[in-house]
Amino acid sequence: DSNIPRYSVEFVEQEVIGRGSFGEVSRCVNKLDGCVYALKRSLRPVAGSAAERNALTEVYAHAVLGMHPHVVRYYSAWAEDGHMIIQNEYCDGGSLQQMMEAGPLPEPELLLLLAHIAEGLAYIHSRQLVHMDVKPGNIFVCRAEQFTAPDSDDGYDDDDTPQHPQHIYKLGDLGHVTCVSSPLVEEGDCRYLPKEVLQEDFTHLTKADIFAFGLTLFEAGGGGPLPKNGQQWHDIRDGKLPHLPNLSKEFNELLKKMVDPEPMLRPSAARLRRHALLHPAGNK
Ligand SMILES: Cn1cc(CCO)c2c3c(c(-c4ccccc4Cl)cc21)C(=O)NC3=O
Repeated sequence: DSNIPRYSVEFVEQEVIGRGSFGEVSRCVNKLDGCVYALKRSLRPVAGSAAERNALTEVYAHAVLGMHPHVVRYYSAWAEDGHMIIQNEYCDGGSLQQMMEAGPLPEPELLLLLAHIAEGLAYIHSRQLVHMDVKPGNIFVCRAEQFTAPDSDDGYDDDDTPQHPQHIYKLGDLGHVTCVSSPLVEEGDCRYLPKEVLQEDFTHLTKADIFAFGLTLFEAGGGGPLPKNGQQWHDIRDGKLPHLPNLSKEFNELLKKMVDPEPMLRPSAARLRRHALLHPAGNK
C-alpha cells in the first residue's frame, strides 16, 4: 500500500457513476492533465484469494491489450489505504445497458455495435485472450464528436455522403479476461453464458465471447430480458432463439449462428467483421 492518498491528491471526484459488489466507479478529473477519467475503487482483495487473481488479471489484461479503439483504455492502477484503484478511459455516453433502457436499438445502430465490438473482440482474440463477460453492462459508449459542420449542407453534398457514426462502442471491464488456453475460467454473467462453458468445456473460449455477444445484440434489438436459468435458459442454448420481427431476416439469421449450440459453428470475430451485413455495397 502506498501511503500517499493518490486518489484524493491527484484527482477531483465529480460524480459516482456506478456502484456494485465490486466497489464504486466515479468520474474524476486529473488535476495535472485536466482530463476526465473513470476510476473504480474497490476493497483490496485478500492476498492469495481468487479476487486478487481477478484484480491482477484485469490489470495484466489492460497492460497487454494496450490501446485499441474498441477496448476501453487503461491508464494506471495502484493500492492505497486498503483499496485497489484502476484508472480507465471515461466513456461519456453511458453503457449499452443504460442505452437499452430507452428502448430497443434500430438495426442501423445494431450494425454499428456489431462492427465495433467485433473489432474489439477480434483484437482481444488475436492476442490469445478472451473477455468472458461480454454483456450490455460491460459495453461503454463514447459519443463521437460531430464530423460535419452543422451548416455543411451547402447544397453540394450528394445524397450518399457517408453518415458519420454518432456512437463509438467499446468493450470494458476486463475482470474476467483469461488466456484462450487457460483452465482458469472465472464465469461471467450466467444470462450470457454458453452451455459448454457451464459444463466446463473450455476448448473454444473465443466462441463463448461470440455467444455472449450474440445474446447482447439480441437483447439490444429488443429480445430481452434474458433468463438466468430454467427452461427458457436451456431453450436458447438449444438453438431456439425467438425471431425479432423488427429486424431483417439476415440479422435474425446471424444472431442464430452466433448462439449456435455447437461453438465451432459460431462465426469468429474476424468473420463477423467481414459479414455481408456490414458491407452492403459488396452485395450489389
Ligand atoms: C459503471 N460505469 C459507468 C461508466 C461510464 C459510462 O459512461 C464506466 C466506465 C468504466 C467502468 C469500469 C468497469 C470495470 C472496471 C473499471 C471501470 Cl472504471 C465502469 C463504468 C470504464 O472503464 N470506463 C467507463 O467509462
